[in-house]
Amino acid sequence: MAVGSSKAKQSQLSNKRQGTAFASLAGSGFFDKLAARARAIDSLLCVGLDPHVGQLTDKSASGALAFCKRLIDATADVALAYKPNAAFFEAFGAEGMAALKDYIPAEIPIVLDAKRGDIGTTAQAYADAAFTELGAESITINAYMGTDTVAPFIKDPSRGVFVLCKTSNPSSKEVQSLRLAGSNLAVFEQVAALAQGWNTANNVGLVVGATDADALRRARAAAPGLWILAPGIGAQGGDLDAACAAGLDANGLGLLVPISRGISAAKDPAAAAREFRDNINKARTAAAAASADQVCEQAEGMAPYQKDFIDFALSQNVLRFGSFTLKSGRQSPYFFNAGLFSTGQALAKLGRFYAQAIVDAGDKLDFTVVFGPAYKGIPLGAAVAHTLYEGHGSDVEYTYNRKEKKDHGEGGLLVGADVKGKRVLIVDDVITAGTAIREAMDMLTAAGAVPAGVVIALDRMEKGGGSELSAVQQVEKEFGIPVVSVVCLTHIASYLTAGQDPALLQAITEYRDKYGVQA
Ligand SMILES: O=c1ccn([C@@H]2O[C@H](COP(=O)(O)O)[C@@H](O)[C@H]2O)c(=O)[nH]1
Repeated sequence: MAVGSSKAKQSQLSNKRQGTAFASLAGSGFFDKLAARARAIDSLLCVGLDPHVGQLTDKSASGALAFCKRLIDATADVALAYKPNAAFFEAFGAEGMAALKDYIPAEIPIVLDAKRGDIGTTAQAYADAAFTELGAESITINAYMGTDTVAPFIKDPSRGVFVLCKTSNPSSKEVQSLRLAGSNLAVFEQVAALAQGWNTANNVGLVVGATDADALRRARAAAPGLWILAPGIGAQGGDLDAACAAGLDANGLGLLVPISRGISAAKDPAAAAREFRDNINKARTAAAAASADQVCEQAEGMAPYQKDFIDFALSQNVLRFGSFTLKSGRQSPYFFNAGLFSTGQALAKLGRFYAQAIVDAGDKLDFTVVFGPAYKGIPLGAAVAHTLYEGHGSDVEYTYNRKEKKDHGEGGLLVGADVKGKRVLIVDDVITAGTAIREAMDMLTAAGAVPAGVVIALDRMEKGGGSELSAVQQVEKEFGIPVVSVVCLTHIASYLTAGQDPALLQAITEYRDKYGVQA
């Protein structure tokens, strides 16, 4: 049974919303609309539209529609989005949703909670039904059948897709939290990482229950750039403060908090929605303050050798402050050129800084061979191996590569220790696009080595290559190995704070705000 009007009228109505909301999205997609409204009304509250039969006085399709309309009237000023759950509408006949959708003001994004998923051809029919027939702007899907079943939903960059990752129900851990073989990662983290990869058109988000803050934190780490729909606050008892601290993105956004019964069953739904909106905002403020404190602690806790390294890099002109145009076109307030270390003393010191960073990393770096990729890595690798022996009594092997293959004498690209079957640490200066590290990985794996990690001088901690991840994070994710740096941008900012240069610190802060990644 249809809620509201005839099919012909409904399709006119759904076009009406498309003609308003979607036209205003020209050149941008669902998540742009979501972020813009979140900023405009300062709210991350998503009001769930779940007409439970038990809550309806008129237990019919029109009763369900009237119930939702009352909720919309009461909450439209504080609702970042509405989330009708398909189940409650399908219970009265599939067409009910279109009438509801038309009632929601066009500027308010809608998440159709349908959790669809099937083999590709059927998934395409589901996508057509939701996006074309119903005109939904975004949908929740079940991606546990794999990439080919997700593809039909993410074809249209203007529609948002929330991928079920770690659901809020108690039994979700039975499958979703299982560890992958030979890895510390859980199944849901693999889904989060896949979803981050599917997000090439900024149209993919995740569903992670607010009932499991640890899972939220881990999903956020695996997918730093995705919006997360986090159900479970209110009737399911999720902890709002913990969920915000764990799930917000680096900009204090990225978390959409849906609440259904907590609002609809309240005596005064308008007041309840306002209170939830305010409590979410308080939790956002607290989370931002806590993360600022954490950064300060990290910075204040900078080891003496890290401060010495920055002093030393400045003294050698390797680290400079000013205005520099990077290869990426970014205007950076600082520049680091390790090629300017050029004396025996500098090399000896560098060896000590790198070796200290390696020792500090402890069990994280487990290797028996140091590899210095040509060219800048060659002296660095040799200096590190030398210092590990002289300064720390650890006699590791070392090797490096030549860029051209020799056709006489010792063949092959690698020179030095045989790396076959051994755990190898790559030593380099900085990772910009990650190309040198990828080449090194190819060479090492072709030679039968096991890459064990990378150590570099500076981690710039900025987004790269069209990704929300830094080059360092991309290498860590792509190869599943740790990258350790002597210092990172946080240390440089901390060094500047201590040095009291407010203008420079401000420039670095602005640069980080614009291009920085989450630590
Ligand atoms: O993991 C999930 C995924 C979806 N949901 C849906 O969200 C709402 C929650 O309702 P409340 O009344 O706020 O508890 C409901 O539509 C669920 O189907 C979820 O709870 N958990």
